Amino acid sequence: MLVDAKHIGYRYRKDRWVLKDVSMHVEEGEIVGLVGPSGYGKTTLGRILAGYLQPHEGQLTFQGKPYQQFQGYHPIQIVLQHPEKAVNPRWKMKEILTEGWSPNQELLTSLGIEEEWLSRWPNELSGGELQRFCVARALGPQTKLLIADEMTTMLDAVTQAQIWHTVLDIVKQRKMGLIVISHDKHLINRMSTRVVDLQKINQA
Ligand SMILES: Nc1ncnc2c1ncn2[C@@H]1O[C@H](COP(=O)(O)OP(=O)(O)OP(=O)(O)O)[C@@H](O)[C@H]1O
Repeated sequence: MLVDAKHIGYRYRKDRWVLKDVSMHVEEGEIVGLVGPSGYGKTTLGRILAGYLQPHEGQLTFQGKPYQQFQGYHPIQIVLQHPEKAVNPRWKMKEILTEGWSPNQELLTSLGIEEEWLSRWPNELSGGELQRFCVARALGPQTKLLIADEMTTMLDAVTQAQIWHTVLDIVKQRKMGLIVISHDKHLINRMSTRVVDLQKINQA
């Protein structure tokens, strides 16, 4: 078992639970679609599973061990909808790309990242170009679980297809886990080996 979350509860405000008694797991090689209406806590759960938010209730294990402060490269990576919020605007793209590991040329080519973009600042790239960097950055060899939270929602169809093609190839090759958070039913049905509907399992 890659990740096992049991009886998770989370609230941003004292008087209102956003997640209550939510349990879900991801096995190696599984592609789990995480769906539910807006506001049901998909992004919040994604951030908890990634280890970026601490739940108020429940337990989380990664490969059978309780979540602890992960040292060094984080084995669970999350890619969000808005890449411009996920990069340091004061760093050039080469620095951003190599923050956690050094992606090889094969990966850059597969994601359509052009050499010339590496010397630019983030605000000199389009959303689609920037998102390719965020995806490359998240696919280090030590990544065991990737959480794609509306990862390609803002992008054109060609860019979406190119990014998903690369991601799915790597996920399958390495038998990684993948969580796809999306409102796009077509995408979810096409990719997922299993679907978790937060509307059904969230008791908040
Ligand atoms: N930082 C925050 N502070 C306070 N409330 C928040 C915060 N982030 C999210 N919420 C609230 O928590 C609830 C769940 O939000 P979340 O973004 O996890 O849902 P979601 O299912 O991902 O929604 P969407 O499909 O619209 O992205 C919402 O009611 C939202 O307003």
